[in-house]
Amino acid sequence: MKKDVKNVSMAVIRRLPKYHRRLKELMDKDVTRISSKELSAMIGFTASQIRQDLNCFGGFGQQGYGYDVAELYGEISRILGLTGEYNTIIIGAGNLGQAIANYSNFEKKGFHMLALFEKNPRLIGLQIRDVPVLDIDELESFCADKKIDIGVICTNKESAQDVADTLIKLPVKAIWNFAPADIQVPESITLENVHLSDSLYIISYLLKMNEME
Ligand SMILES: NC(=O)c1ccc[n+]([C@@H]2O[C@H](COP(=O)([O-])OP(=O)(O)OC[C@H]3O[C@@H](n4cnc5c(N)ncnc54)[C@H](O)[C@@H]3O)[C@@H](O)[C@H]2O)c1
Repeated sequence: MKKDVKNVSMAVIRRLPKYHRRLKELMDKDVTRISSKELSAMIGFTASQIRQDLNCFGGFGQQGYGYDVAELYGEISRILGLTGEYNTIIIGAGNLGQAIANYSNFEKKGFHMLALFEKNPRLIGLQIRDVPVLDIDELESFCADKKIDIGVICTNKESAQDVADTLIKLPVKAIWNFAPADIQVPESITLENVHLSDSLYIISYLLKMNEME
């Protein structure tokens, strides 16, 4: 990393996963270099936006050459922390909790799904891929000798704050919250809310706008 990334705006950081995804596609097609103009056509950001974004980290391109795809992919992986390993637990082994545990790509990226925790006795004891569903009462003892980086909340909305408070006490470093609840966490805890319905409602809005045209 060539510059201090601490002061980079979250707007830029939130665009990085898209660069990362597209660069992986290029590597899979054995493309070795790309100009900001070509990246722009692929990604939909302007070439100047792309140059500005990547300059926040010291700039990786060379005039007249463009970007080395593998190098840029590696740098963005590093900036995003995707070269690390993260112990992850999921609370709530319903539809969504099971789907996340089943998604083996997270594992490949270093997010190790250690266990799901559930209160429903009918789900406790299941194995999702190779991730066990344990009794929520075992949470503390299970985590006692482990460092847990990320706690994923996949419970119903009503339980979300209590679950977050329990995760904070464990402690976890970050919470990935899927429940449609505005949970409160101390500043020391990284919180990322994913509200799938927000994204769906944008589709609904765009469909409505298209119909009006
Ligand atoms: N499934 C989706 O596609 C989807 C989409 C958008 C949002 N969400 C949100 O994600 C969350 C999970 O959705 P779902 O479809 O998996 O629900 P679900 O009802 O299938 O699963 C929730 C699970 O959490 C468990 N649970 C509740 N409180 C608990 C606690 N204190 N400790 C341990 N386990 C507990 C329940 O027993 C249940 O098995 C919900 O808040 C939902 O609104 C889900």
